[in-house]
Parts: sequence; structure tokens; C-alpha cells
Amino acid sequence: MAVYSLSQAIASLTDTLKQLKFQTQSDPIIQLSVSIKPVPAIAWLAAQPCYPRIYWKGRDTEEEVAAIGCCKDFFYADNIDDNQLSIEYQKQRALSNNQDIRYYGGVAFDRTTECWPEFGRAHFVLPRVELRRHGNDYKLLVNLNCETGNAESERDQAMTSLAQLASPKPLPPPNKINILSRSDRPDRYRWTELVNQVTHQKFIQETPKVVLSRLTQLEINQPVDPWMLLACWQGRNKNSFQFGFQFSPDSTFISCTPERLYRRRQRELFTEALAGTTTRGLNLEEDKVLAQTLMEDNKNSHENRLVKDHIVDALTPLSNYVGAESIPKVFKLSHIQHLHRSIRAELKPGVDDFQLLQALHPTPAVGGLPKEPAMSFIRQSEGYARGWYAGACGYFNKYESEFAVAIRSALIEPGRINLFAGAGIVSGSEADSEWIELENKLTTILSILTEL
Ligand SMILES: C=C(O[C@@H]1C=C(C(=O)O)C=C[C@H]1O)C(=O)O
Ligand SMILES: [Mg+2]
Repeated sequence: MAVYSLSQAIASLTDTLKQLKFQTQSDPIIQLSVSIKPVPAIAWLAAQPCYPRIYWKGRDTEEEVAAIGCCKDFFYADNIDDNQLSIEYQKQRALSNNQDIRYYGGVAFDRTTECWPEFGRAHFVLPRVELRRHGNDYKLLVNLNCETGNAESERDQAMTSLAQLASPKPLPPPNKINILSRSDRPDRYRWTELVNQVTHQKFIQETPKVVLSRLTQLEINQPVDPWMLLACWQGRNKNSFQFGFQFSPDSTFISCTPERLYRRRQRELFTEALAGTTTRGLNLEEDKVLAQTLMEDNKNSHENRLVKDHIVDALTPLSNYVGAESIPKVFKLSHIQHLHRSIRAELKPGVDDFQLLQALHPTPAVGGLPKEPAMSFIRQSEGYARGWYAGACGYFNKYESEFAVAIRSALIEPGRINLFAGAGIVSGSEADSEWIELENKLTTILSILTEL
């Protein structure tokens, strides 16, 4: 099979588009693709002149996608439940048999509350153009949505998008950011009050876990390229997912999260309990001691076990088989380490991605237990709207899908960087050490911003 340069690929796809014969019985969603030579995906994405720009890199898969523009946009400014989303998706899915068509996007942490304007409570996109890498194989793809019947104009738009594609430019070099001011919501005083409320015996008996979080806003007076930041973050934590959503120039959500919500391949499901945290040691010996102490610590083990038990319970009615690791392993990141248990399930026939989202999101790794009282406490007490922080981001496809939990994330706006961090509050949690845990979760991104 021919492997093209980017410009040859654009010429070849344009040629194919010109010759495309639209038949009434053909799929309304059309996808064309050609193999290309290696292209640095983030740099290519950052150079493109149109929006949305979407980046996705799987954690355990050799897969990376940079996508631009859209030929179908599913945007939900108001609350939409999983059943409604499912109906929309079923309609969409019925339009094509092509196994490679994907819808990228995300759902907010809490779809019952106000969200960030362009992100909405749920937002998915069938991109116009995608650059996909699988291992060492690169492809350029173009999608057409001829559902409305006007195939000719769709073809014209696809050709225009291809003609406008820019060559990748090197990302701007990382620069040290001058932080003018920092504010935390909740602040340390309020945090202590909240942790004390949650750990109060009467409360914790009924609500054994609430993941409280904090928004840290950094005021800046220089531009920051979110894609450069994401590329640096990727360099620090390669064993994480990295993704970014930029629906317009002034607002970009990026994440370098270690946490998978789920990966589905046909009826095979992979998920996990990631909860319980300590720092990394300064040398190998210290690092091992910290890991061992984490494994033996009651509070951290409890944090993780609650997540594992809940996920197993939630998947049981949807599965023929569910299995979870009985003893957690340690998952190491550049500045912190977590307790991690893999969970695998074989789904019953017919279980769809929205049943999975409904069953799993948000897990007690970012919400709490029981789900509703914990969510209600978070809604009423945290004092800021989480938006897509701790939401679920990823893609749907007929045969496989993958979602990550949008923690270790940042919303980049002009003049401001919004950082998010949360910690699972359980029996035995202390406000001061949980505050330090929040700080530790920000160390990597703060060091990228300030230590260059
Ligand atoms: C909520 C976050 O992380 C979650 C909380 C953890 C904990 O409290 O130990 C660990 C991993 C995640 O489940 C976050 O990073 O914002
Ligand atoms: Mg914790």
C-alpha cells in the first residue's frame, strides 16, 4: 500500500472525493483514509487553522489521534441523561457500517449543574479530518456526513478542509510562566471545614467516601500554548492518557490522567480502581519504602477497596463475568504513586456504552459513595462548578470505545490557568494531609509551568 507525504495524501484524498459517486443506498457517513509518513501529531494539530481541535492518546495502547473540524456536532448545553444520549447514538450508529468511525468528546462530572459554555454537559464530535497513529502506522482520514441529503456540498466542504490543512510547525519552546497570583477554591480554611464535616462520625457512617476537590486559579499576563503544555505533560507521565479539547481559540481543556474509566473491545471490558496516593521517593530505596507503606496503609487501602467493590457491583448486572485483582499494585507517576487494581468483565450481549457510562461514571474515585449523597454534598459545598474536571472523555465506536477520567487536568483561558485536584475523604482522613495530597497532585503541572 502506498505511503504518502502529507501533501500527497491531501492530493490523493481530494482526487478520490472528486470521483466519489453518491448512491442513494450508500452509507450517509463516508470515511476515506490514506497511509502517510510519520507526522508529529500534537504539532500538526496546533498548526491547524480550524476548530474544534481534539487530541487523544491512549494509555496502554499505541494509539494517538489528532482531529480537527467537525462534520457532525452533538452538543448538549442542558442536562441530558444516558438514556437520551443512548437513543441519539443508536440513531447515529445506524447510519453506517464502517468500523472505523469514531465520535470523540466528553461528559461533564455532574450533568445536573451548569457547565463551561462551549463544553456543555456533554459534547461529542464526528471530526472532519483525523490524523491517526497506531504504533508506527500513520493515516490521514476525512469524514463526510451526507445525512441531510446534500452530498455535493458535503464533498465541497471536505475538499475545502483538506485544502486548508497546514503543515506541522514545531511547537513553541516551553517558557517559564510568570504567575501573578494564585487563588484556591475552597481555600485551606474552608477545606478543613469540609473535611471535618465529611469525616464526622454520623456523616461518614452513611457516606463512607466523598472525593472533595479544589480549583486553583493562576493569573498570568503572557500567552500559554495549551498544546505545548500538553506535550510537556506527556513527556513527564508517558504511562497516562493525554487528551485535549479546544472548541474555540480561547478555551482549552487538557488532561494527563492515569485513570481509565473503561476500555471496551466488543464485549470485553477493562476498567480499574485507582485511588490511594503517596509521593515518590528521592531515591530507589525511599521510593520502595513509600510504596510499601502505601500498600499497608489502612486509609489508602480503604479508599481503593471502596472503588473496587463499587465497580464490581455496578458491572455485575451487565456482565457474564467480572473479576478484580484482590491485592492492589502500585502505579507510579512522576511525582506521586497510587494504589491500582485492574478489573475485567465480559459484558452480556447488547450492553451499550451508555449503560456503561451510567453504571460507572462518576466512580467513587472522583465522586463518592453512595453516589447520590456524595454528589449532592459536592454540589452544595465545593463552591465552584467542576465542569469537565473529573468528567469522562474519550471516544465511541461500534466495536470498541475508551474513556478516561478527566483528572490531572487544566482549563487554559486568556490570562488564566485553572488547575484541578481532588482527594478521597474517608474515615481516617485528616484535612492537613489531604490538602498536601492536593498539592502533590499539582506538582507535575506546576513544575512544567514554573521550573523551566
Ligand atoms: C480526584 C483526583 O484523584 C483521585 C483521588 C485519589 C486519592 O484520593 O488518593 C487518587 C486517584 C484518583 O482516584 C484528582 O487527581 O483530582
Ligand atoms: Mg487519597
